[in-house]
Amino acid sequence: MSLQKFTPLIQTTVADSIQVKQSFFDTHLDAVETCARKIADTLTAGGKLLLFGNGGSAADCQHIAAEFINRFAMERPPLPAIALTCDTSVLTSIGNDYSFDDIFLKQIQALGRPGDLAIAISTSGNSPNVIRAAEEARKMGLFVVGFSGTAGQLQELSDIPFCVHSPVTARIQETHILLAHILCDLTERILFA
Ligand SMILES: O=C(CO)[C@@H](O)[C@H](O)[C@H](O)[C@H](O)COP(=O)(O)O
Ligand SMILES: [Zn+2]
Repeated sequence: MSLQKFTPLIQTTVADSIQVKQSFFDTHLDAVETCARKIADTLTAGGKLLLFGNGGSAADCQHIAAEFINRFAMERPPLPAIALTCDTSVLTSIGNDYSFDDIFLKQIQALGRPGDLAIAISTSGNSPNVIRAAEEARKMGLFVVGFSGTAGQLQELSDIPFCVHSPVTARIQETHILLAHILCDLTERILFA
């Protein structure tokens, strides 16, 4: 095997990513299945999923919403999920006229209904726009699932907190998207298998 300059770094990064994921799922097995059942119950009762987060987590919101609306691995009816990260007119008007901290809050107020399920994603657990929207979602009677890192306020605001223990943002995000894929898979199996 050839050894180039960055070979050790690549190997260490891959090993670290695997270790963070393994340790997260070892300690959250029950919570993952409980969350999938809650998502399935929400959708069966006519509720919808609302997702929000910044940067890479914004991309995750769109990715996850697409899995629910289109399909993950099974031929089945579309499921309602909205990423609050997509509409540039909404995001820029709220950011411009009010505050960037309100870009998700106002969308939760406009689109959220009691019985819906919010998925709030923040690796720091402290991004003000995510925290404000999660607080509002709880007040309005939505069920809040928080994808976070080790620290931050998001975990206290979440009905189900998923805290990934790593000091590296990228490793946390990699675990979040694996978690999301597993939740999509389980939801399809619960509802349609
Ligand atoms: O994807 C990455 C880093 O991997 C970045 O875009 C990252 O998501 C951004 O810096 C976010 O603004 C971080 O926000 P948060 O996860 O702490 O709420
Ligand atoms: Zn990233």
